[in-house]
Amino acid sequence: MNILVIGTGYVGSTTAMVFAELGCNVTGLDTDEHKIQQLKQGALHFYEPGLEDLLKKHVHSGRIRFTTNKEAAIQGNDVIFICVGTPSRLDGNADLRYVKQVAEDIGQMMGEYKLIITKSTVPVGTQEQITSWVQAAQEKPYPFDVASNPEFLREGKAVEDALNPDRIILGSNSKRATKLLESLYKSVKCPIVITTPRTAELIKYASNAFLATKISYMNELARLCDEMDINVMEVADGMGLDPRIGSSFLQAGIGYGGSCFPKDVSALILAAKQNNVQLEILDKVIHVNQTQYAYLLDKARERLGSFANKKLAVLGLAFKPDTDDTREAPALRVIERLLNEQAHVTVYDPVAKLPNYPPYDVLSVCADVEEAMLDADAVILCTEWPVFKTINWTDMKRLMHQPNLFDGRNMFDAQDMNAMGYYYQGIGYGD
Ligand SMILES: NC(=O)c1ccc[n+]([C@@H]2O[C@H](COP(=O)([O-])OP(=O)(O)OC[C@H]3O[C@@H](n4cnc5c(N)ncnc54)[C@H](O)[C@@H]3O)[C@@H](O)[C@H]2O)c1
Ligand SMILES: O=c1ccn([C@@H]2O[C@H](COP(=O)(O)OP(=O)(O)O[C@H]3O[C@H](CO)[C@@H](O)[C@H](O)[C@H]3O)[C@@H](O)[C@H]2O)c(=O)[nH]1
Repeated sequence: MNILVIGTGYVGSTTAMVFAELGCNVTGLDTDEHKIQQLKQGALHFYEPGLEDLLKKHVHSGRIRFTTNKEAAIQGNDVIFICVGTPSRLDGNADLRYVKQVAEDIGQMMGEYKLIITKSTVPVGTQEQITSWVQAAQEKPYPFDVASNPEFLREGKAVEDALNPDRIILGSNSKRATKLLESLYKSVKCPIVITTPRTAELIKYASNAFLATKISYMNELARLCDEMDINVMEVADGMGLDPRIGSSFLQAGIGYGGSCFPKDVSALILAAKQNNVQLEILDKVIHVNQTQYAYLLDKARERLGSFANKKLAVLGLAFKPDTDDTREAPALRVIERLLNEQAHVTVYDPVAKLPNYPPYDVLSVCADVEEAMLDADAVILCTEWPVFKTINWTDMKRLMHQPNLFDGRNMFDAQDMNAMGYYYQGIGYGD
C-alpha cells in the first residue's frame, strides 16, 4: 500500500517508519525544506533513540522517500496520515491552523478517493471540521473519508511504543475507511478499538489527562510525605502492586513537561468549559504541576538563604531523559526563576540545547558535568538522565563550593548521598 505521512516531526517520522516496517511504500511530506533535506539523507532532525537507524534502513531501501512537493505527494497516495503539530493557542485551545492547511491542500489537490487519517492530537469535533475544510476546498466532489487514529507514543520510547502499541484506536464512521484501516494494521498484535471519530478524539485527551493526574496526585502526596517523614517512593511501590492502580506514572518529581501533557490537559479543560462542564480535578492537576518546581526551589532557597550571587548548577534540560525536547520542560522554569533571583546559573544536559530566546539565550550548555558543577553552591537536578548515575559524586563534591544536591527526579538514595557528605533533598523523601 502507498501511504503519505504529512508532517515529519516526532509522530510523522515514527509513523513513516512503522508503515515501512509493515511493508508499505511511504512518502513523508513536510513544508520545512531543511528537515526534508536531512531526512532524505537518513538523518533525523531530533534526538530519538533507535529511530534514525530504522529510517536510514528504509530510505536506503527506497521504502521511504521524503518530499516538499505537496501536489505530487497527495496525488500519488490514497492513504494520508495527518501528523502536523497542534500547539496550544494563547487561550489554551488547540491551534488547528496546520491541520486546516493540510485539509485544504488535500481538498484542492486530490484527483480521486482519499482516506485521510488524523494522528495529530485534535479536539473532539475535528474530524467533522476536516471533512468540511476538504469539501470547501474541492473543485470537484471527489469521494473521501476522514478517520481518527490518535497516537500514543512517548518521546524517548517512540520506536518501542509505535512498533508494539498497547492499543490502536480507530475512529471511523465509514465502512470503507474502517476496512482499509483494519487491513493497514492487520499484522500488529494488540487490541484494536473501533469507535466513532469523536470518541477516538476524546480517548486521546482523556488518556493524557489521566496520566497527568496520576503524576500531580503523587506530587501532592510527596509534599505530605515530606511533612510526615515518609518516603513517597516506598508509598508508590506499595500502591503500585494493586493492579487497579498500576505501578507506572507514580513517580513524584519536579512536575511533568513536554509537548503533550501541558497542552492537552488545558485543551480538555477548555473543551469541557465550552460544553458547560467544569473539570475541577484537572484544574488542580495543572496547579500542582505549575507549583512543583517552585516547591523544590523553596527547599533550596531555605538552605542557601537566597539565590542572589550563588552559583547554581542545573543538571538536565530536556523534559524527560532520552529526548532533546525542552518544550514545557520544568528545567526552563527553574532557570528562569533562578536568573530572576540573581543567581549565577550553569547548565548541563547530555543532548538538549538551551532555547535561543530570552532569558535562556544569555546562557550556554556546559561541555560536561564538571564544568557545570565547578564552584557550585548547589545542584538542581531536573532530568533523570541515566548518565547522572555514573557521575563520581565523591569527586564532584570536591569541585563544589558547597555540596548541596536538590534532586527533582528522586534519582538518588538520600542516605548514600548524605554518607558522601552531601546535603541532599529529593521530593517526598521526608527530612
Ligand atoms: N511528540 C509526541 O510524543 C506526540 C505523541 C502523540 C501525539 N502527538 C501529537 O501529534 C502531533 C504532532 O506532534 P509532533 O511532536 O510530531 O510535532 P512536531 O512539531 O515535531 O512536527 C510537526 C511537523 O509538521 C510540519 N508541518 C506543519 N505544517 C505542515 C503542512 N501544512 N504540511 C506539511 N508539514 C507541515 C512541521 O514542519 C513539523 O515538521 C501533535 O498534535 C501532537 O500533540 C505528539
Ligand atoms: O511517573 C511519572 C511519569 C512521567 N513524569 C513526567 O511526565 C512527563 C511526560 O512523560 P511521558 O508521558 O513519558 O512522555 P511524553 O513523550 O510526553 O508522552 C506522553 O504524551 C504523548 C503525547 O500525547 C503520549 O502519546 C504518550 O502516551 C504520553 O505518555 C515528563 O516530564 C516526565 O518526566 C513524571 O513526572 N512522573
